[in-house]
Amino acid sequence: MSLEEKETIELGIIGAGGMGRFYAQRLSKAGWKRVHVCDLPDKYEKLKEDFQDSAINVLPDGFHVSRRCDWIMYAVEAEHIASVVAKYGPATKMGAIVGGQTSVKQPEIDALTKYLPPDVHIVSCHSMHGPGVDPRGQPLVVIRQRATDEKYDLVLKILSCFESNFVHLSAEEHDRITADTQAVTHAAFLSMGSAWKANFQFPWLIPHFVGGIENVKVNVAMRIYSNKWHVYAGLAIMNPIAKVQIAQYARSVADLFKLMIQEKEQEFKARIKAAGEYVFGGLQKDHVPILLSDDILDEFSLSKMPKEQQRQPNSHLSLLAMVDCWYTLRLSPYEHMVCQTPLFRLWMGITEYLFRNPTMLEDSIQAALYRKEIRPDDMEFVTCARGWAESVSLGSMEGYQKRFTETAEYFEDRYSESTILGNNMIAMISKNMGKATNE
Ligand SMILES: NC(=O)C1=CN([C@@H]2O[C@H](COP(=O)(O)OP(=O)(O)OC[C@H]3O[C@@H](n4cnc5c(N)ncnc54)[C@H](OP(=O)(O)O)[C@@H]3O)[C@@H](O)[C@H]2O)C=CC1
Ligand SMILES: O=C(O)C(=O)Cc1ccc(O)cc1
Repeated sequence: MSLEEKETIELGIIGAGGMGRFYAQRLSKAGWKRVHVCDLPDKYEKLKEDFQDSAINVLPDGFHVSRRCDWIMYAVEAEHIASVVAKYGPATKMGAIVGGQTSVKQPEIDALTKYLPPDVHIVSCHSMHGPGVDPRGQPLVVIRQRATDEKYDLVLKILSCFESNFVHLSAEEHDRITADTQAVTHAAFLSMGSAWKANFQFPWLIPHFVGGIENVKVNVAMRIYSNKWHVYAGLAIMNPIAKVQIAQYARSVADLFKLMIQEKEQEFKARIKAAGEYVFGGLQKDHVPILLSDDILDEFSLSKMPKEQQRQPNSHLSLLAMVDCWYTLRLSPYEHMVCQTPLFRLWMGITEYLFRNPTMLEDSIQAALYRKEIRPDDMEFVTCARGWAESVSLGSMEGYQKRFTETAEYFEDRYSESTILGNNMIAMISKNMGKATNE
């Protein structure tokens, strides 16, 4: 990267929320001298105040960014991408490169190709993590829709300061993979949260939700509910493939539950064994587990209960159903690790841990079939998984927001604490990333 390029090329970000600010700050810190941001015009004054001590230049709106910048990234809600690009896109500087950061790519690429002038290059991207995560070593998807080699190289140079791993995909490939890595994973955790709420529970007070991999369930669910609903709604509702997978997840949850309440042990075991064999059977002998150990998760607990009194077997219906869903759809989650988010990695980590630990898996099967005192929890989980699947399938952003916000409010007192634990957990699992094979 020549010094001259960093001094002269104008970089612009439309949408100064979590991701827009994260990008602007990183780019500016990496030495790009002309970084511009904007948000909605009525936030202009506030935004100027927020950036008064930085080298980042705040502009009044997307027209100002579009008219002057050589590289532009739209970092707005997926739901609004089409209308925002329709508005500012036609004003894009001749020969500029434009992309978006939304979590679902087909609608974004459709908007960019529809509304940008033909001389404008299109290269989109997607950092597979939230703004609070260290981007080094995390996947960064790059989509070359239409660009000369020279412009494409420039985008890679601009994005190189994140020190992420570039993953080159088409929009379609991206959406297919993220339906599995993100949308279904979120559906499982959203269902856990709403099931706890439906049962008036705080899971850190309940013995079978405490310790080891249970801490991952609780912290990740809290992390999702403390975040912005539109991020999850957008990537689930606007990605048509996500609907199929989320619906199958809910079906797997319900099917397993029906076998559980009839205590059909043989059938239940056979189904879990077949699914487990399909997903984990092909792992090499020297496969390094994603989590390394379940004990290291003990320190990430929101619970104050003493450890000895804590653990009680759980059915792990959410995990059994995930593997059943992958099997039914013949998906291979390990192949999708190239696009992993920290949450997907944690989710895969606990699923792998359960299925590769025969004693724990057997305990979970026995608990699922015969521990009647946890049936109310599993029953609510079934109902909530179905509810979330219906919400996504109906496609109403408003309906999704309502469901999400009701549960988010129930847990809100714990977010400051769970965010710290979640960050530490993600830092731990990211540190272990290089050690695991099969990726
Ligand atoms: N958060 C995450 O973990 C990740 C998010 N993403 C994706 O990145 C995108 C941004 O997410 P995130 O930053 O978290 O969301 P935010 O809600 O924090 O930021 C989006 C910003 O864009 C603004 N905006 C909306 N319309 C316009 C407009 N016409 N002109 C200028 N600004 C506008 C919004 O304003 P207002 O709030 O008033 O609507 C808001 O400030 C989303 O598509 C998301 O899916 C990708 C990776 C990770
Ligand atoms: O890790 C996850 O799945 C998250 O919840 C954070 C996140 C949200 C949206 C994205 O597009 C990428 C990452």
